[in-house]
Amino acid sequence: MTAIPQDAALVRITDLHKGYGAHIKVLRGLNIEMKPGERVVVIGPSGGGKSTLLRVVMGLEEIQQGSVTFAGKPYISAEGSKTRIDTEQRKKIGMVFQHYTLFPHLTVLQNLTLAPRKVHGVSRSAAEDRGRAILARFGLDAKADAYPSQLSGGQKQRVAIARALMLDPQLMLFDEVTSALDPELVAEVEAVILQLASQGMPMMMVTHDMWFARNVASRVIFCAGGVVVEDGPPEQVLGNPKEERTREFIDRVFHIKG
Ligand SMILES: Nc1ncnc2c1ncn2[C@@H]1O[C@H](COP(=O)(O)OP(=O)(O)OP(=O)(O)O)[C@@H](O)[C@H]1O
Repeated sequence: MTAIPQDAALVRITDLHKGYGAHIKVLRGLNIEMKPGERVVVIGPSGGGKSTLLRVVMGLEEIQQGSVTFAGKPYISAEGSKTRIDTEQRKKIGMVFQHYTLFPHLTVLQNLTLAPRKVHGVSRSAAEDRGRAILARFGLDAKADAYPSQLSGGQKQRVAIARALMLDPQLMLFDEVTSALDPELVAEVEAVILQLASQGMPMMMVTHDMWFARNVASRVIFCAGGVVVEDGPPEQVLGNPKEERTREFIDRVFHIKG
């Protein structure tokens, strides 16, 4: 991993405007600066653009205005009607989605080693060694030769996280990765993310699980109306844990128009 000076921004989002088509405006001049080592949880009303924000940072979306730098270098910018994305920068970012995106016809180990081998030219044995090491860290060593259909939802999501780590990302993006899971499977996925957090992995995530947000975040950003409305440590933005499910909190999170 290339060292980034502690005072430099890992991600700097400036005046980001993003919509879909001519009429749907989602992000309307959003600014965020994320430092290395920060763990940012983005919360806000449904439809407010949280997933869109993560997808922009992953370089998956066109933007209409603004720019994103990564590790101090230009990464994404709107130039006229075009969006310029530095695909080398994008390779340093890993993303896990709500619905696991594993290839069903490949084993767990093959899912992990595909991109390192085909995109980065890593040898099969080096990729497999790394894959097995990451699987072991996540308690999945026995599943290396299983197919996705033979795994539980929680195991699939842990494999998806393991796969994203294969490329040694400098930032991980998690978009509601536990939302599609049965409640009893949520903890094992959250435990893996907490493990990464404890090892200093910078992350930006969207979650509706306020207990998890409080435990994983170093910073919580509340977005509504396409801009940042509140930004601070979890206890400041989420309030006192005993009071978080008060009417006021629920109104803020779910009833502000996005
Ligand atoms: N591909 C798309 N085409 C058109 N509209 C879209 C597209 N993706 C998202 N939208 C719209 O953009 C808005 C923001 O969606 P987004 O998924 O980013 O919100 P969110 O804050 O993550 O919501 P939730 O908390 O419900 O997941 C919504 O109105 C959504 O319908």
